[in-house]
Amino acid sequence: MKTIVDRRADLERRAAKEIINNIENLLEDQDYINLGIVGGSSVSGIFNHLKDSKIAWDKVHIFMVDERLVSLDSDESNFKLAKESFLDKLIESGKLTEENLHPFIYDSSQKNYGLNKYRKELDKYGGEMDVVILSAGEDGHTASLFPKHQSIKEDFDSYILVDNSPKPPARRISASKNLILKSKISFLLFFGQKKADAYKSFLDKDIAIEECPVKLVKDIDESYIFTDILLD
Ligand SMILES: O=C1O[C@H](COP(=O)(O)O)[C@@H](O)[C@H](O)[C@H]1O
Repeated sequence: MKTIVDRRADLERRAAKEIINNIENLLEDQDYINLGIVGGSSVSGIFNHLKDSKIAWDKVHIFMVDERLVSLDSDESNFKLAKESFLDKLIESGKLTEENLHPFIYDSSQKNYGLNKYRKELDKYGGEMDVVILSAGEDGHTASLFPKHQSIKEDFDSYILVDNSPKPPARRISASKNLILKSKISFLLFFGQKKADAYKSFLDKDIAIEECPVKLVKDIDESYIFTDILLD
C-alpha cells in the first residue's frame, strides 16, 4: 500500500496520472480492463484530469462501484457526475464509445430494480473490476458499504442491493466487499479534514473492516491512498 500526502489540487493531478499509468500497464497484458468508479464530492477533480488523458480508452469499460437508485438524469446519480465530468468529453472526442459505458439502470418495475441485469452485465466482461477508484465517507464507508451495517456483512461475490442506507438516498446498489476485493488495484481518496476520524480508524490496526469498511483496500494487492489530511 502506498500513501501519498499532498495538497488536494496536486493530489488530484497525481492520482489521475497514477490511474492512467496503471491502466496502461494492465493493458500491456489484457485486451481490455474494467474500471470501477464511484460518485460523491471527492472524485470529480480526478475525473476532470482523466478527460484529457491519452490512453486507449476504447479498451476501458466503465462500471459503477456503487449507484444510488435514481434516474440517470438525477443530480444524485453517481453516473451523471462521471458523465458530465469526463465521459461525455471522451465520447465527443471519439476516444471512448457508448458501448464501453455500463451505467446501472434503475428500473422501478423490476423486483430488484435492475440488479440482476447489472450483475450479468459485469459477468459478460469477466465478473470483476480491474481498477477501482474509491473515496472514504466521514463515517468510514466506501462505495455503499456502511459501518456496522448489513451492506458490509454480505458474503456475496457480485453487486448487492442496499435498501436502508444510513446516508441518503436510502436505496442503492453496491459492489459487495468480495467484489471490491477481487480488484487488482485500488485508488482511495481521503480528502478534507472532515474525514480525519475516518482516516484515523483506517490506520488503527485494532479496528475491524465491519466498523470501517474503507479498510477493505488494505486487502487488495495494490492500493494507493491519496490524502490531504494532516494528523496531529
Ligand atoms: O454516497 C456516496 O458517498 C461516497 C463518499 O462520497 P464523498 O462525497 O464523501 O467523496 C462515494 O464514494 C459513493 O460513491 C457515494 O454513493
